[in-house]
Amino acid sequence: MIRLAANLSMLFTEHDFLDRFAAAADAGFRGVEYLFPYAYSAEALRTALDENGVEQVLFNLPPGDWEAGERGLASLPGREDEFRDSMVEALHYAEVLGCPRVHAMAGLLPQDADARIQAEAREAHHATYLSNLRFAAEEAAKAGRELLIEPINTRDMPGYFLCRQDQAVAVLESVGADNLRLQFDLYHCQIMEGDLIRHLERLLPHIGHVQIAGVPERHEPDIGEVHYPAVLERLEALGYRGWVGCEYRPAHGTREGLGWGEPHGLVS
Ligand SMILES: O=C(O)C(=O)[C@H](O)CO
Ligand SMILES: [Mg+2]
Repeated sequence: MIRLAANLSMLFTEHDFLDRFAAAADAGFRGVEYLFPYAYSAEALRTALDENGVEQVLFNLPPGDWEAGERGLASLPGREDEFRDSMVEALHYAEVLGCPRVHAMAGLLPQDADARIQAEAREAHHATYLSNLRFAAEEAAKAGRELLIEPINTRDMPGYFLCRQDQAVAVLESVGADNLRLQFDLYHCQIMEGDLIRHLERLLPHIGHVQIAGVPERHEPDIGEVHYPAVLERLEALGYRGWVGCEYRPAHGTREGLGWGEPHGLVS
């Protein structure tokens, strides 16, 4: 059985954030994820989870200055202390929320026309990324949590440091921590590389979480070029027992667009 989690940063935005937990539960979701919990106390979010009988399945570490365009700290040279502090804060929330996994966003490469400068920057980002992930994975392991990394497509996030699946696997293997896993977002993989079912088959041992959305508009999974029934059927046949995060922007109303999820227990 595919377990679907509602991404409350994108779904049910017709409601105030804390009311989205009830809306998700009422629509048949048993798990929720969202980008960042930090605007709320961990206790307030725990209450929202408990009152609505849903599990917290994922959230992100603090990403730096999101409003200023930052998209994560993990690979940024010179920001190591801030990254370490962000991991401590994320693990506090994970403890209170009972969340088994957190995602460390990699951050953006400097956009410089000079190829040599770009190459030097990528090298420095890579070294920082490995060092930060080694630290963060160790801290997560002490807390009994998983740490995830996610390749993100460079159309939505130009300059994002981690953007391909083979790059992510090389990082996972370099760090070598059992609890450092792949956040496999099929939307990003389709845009950057395609070949989704073969990627699923090859990457399965590394996958700690899956996310889905229609391509190219990032609407419901049944809108666009990906035939998700076949992909989800293969995912289940491969024995994946984790969560599948519904990380998409509804084309119209959230509830009206849930028909695609009815075979998996959702109610439109
Ligand atoms: O962008 C995505 O797909 C994600 O899952 C990140 O966590 C947030 O940008
Ligand atoms: Mg994602």
